[in-house]
Amino acid sequence: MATKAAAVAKVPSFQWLDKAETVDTLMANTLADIRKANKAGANPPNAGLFVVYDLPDRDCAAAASNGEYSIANGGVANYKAYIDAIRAKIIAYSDIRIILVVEPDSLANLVTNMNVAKCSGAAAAYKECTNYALTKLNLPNVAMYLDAGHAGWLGWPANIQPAADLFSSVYKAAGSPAAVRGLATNVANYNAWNASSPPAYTTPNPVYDELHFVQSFSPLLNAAGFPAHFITDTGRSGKQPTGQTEWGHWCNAIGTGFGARPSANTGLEIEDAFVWVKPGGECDGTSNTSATRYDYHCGLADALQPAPEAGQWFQAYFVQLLTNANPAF
Ligand SMILES: O=[N+]([O-])c1ccc(O[C@@H]2O[C@H](CO)[C@@H](O[C@@H]3O[C@H](CO)[C@@H](O[C@@H]4O[C@H](CO)[C@@H](O)[C@H](O)[C@H]4O)[C@H](O)[C@H]3O)[C@H](O)[C@H]2O)cc1
Ligand SMILES: [Mg+2]
Repeated sequence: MATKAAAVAKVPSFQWLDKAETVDTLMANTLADIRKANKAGANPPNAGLFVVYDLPDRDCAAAASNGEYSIANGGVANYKAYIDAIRAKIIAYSDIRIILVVEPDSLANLVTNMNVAKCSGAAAAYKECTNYALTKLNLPNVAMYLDAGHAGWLGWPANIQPAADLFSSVYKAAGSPAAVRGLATNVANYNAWNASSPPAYTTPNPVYDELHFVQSFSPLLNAAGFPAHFITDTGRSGKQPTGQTEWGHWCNAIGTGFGARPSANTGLEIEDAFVWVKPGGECDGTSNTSATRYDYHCGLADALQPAPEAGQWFQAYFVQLLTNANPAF
């Protein structure tokens, strides 16, 4: 198991800039390491993989991943300073290709959760901050993918057109930035790329995996002026069906495994790559009911427990993913 675990460490996954302080630590250190490796002849050259994830009133429909900034307390200005810091790093490392996933869950929540007060209250700030990110990070060595939830979220017939409308309007409002390559799907979720048959919990959604999602989503986005390509998180999709009792149970789902390794060989022109965005083994949220950020989804029967705070290392979950890995390590 130890050698298998070590093998997992060699699989590239995204680093989450989930606090402003990570720009001068995690991001700076990684970019310095990449430059050193590339100067030493790494071929192909290494690239930087980061998640921009610090919106004020973050994770508005849940509790587990609430962030450091609040709209009521200068959060929009703080967020812009965070983006400025990321921009400066990217310019300082203009020799390195950088892939960014922008703000998991945020716009998806504006499609389906405007009935949640915290989400409707955050909508204007989310759009202002996202516009700032897309315009300021529109740099020649960057490819950005806006987070677009997953098949079980925006893929429902009732959601997919409103989603296409929102994402296209955000893209065009930012001036259709050249660095915005498209959308990231299934981030921190568990859906198959190409399920052999629809898992029971996906019924009656005809869009039951990420392949159906991107193929349904693409023409709607093109028609609305957003020629999006896609990347899909396969970091936790290796075991299908998962142990989820309901599709919407997103927290530390049992019965999951590491999935398809990152690759640009997807077999579909609009699908740029399979990627590991959520690092398997990093927790989705605490199961401690007395914690400030406790979310009931992390206490459900199909959520592995006990679980630490979101983003913390969750060893038992890592072992579950490794045991169920497909392809196996
Ligand atoms: O039978 N029907 O015909 C029918 C029609 C429509 C139905 O309604 C749909 O039901 C879906 C659930 O099946 C809902 O999808 C869930 O929405 C949640 C947010 O509200 C997401 O949670 C986020 O997940 C992120 C990680 O992915 C976390 O990082 C984040 O913290 C966390 O908040 C879940 O993934 C996602 O699965 C849809 O909104 C809803 O519109 C349902 C049935
Ligand atoms: Mg989350």
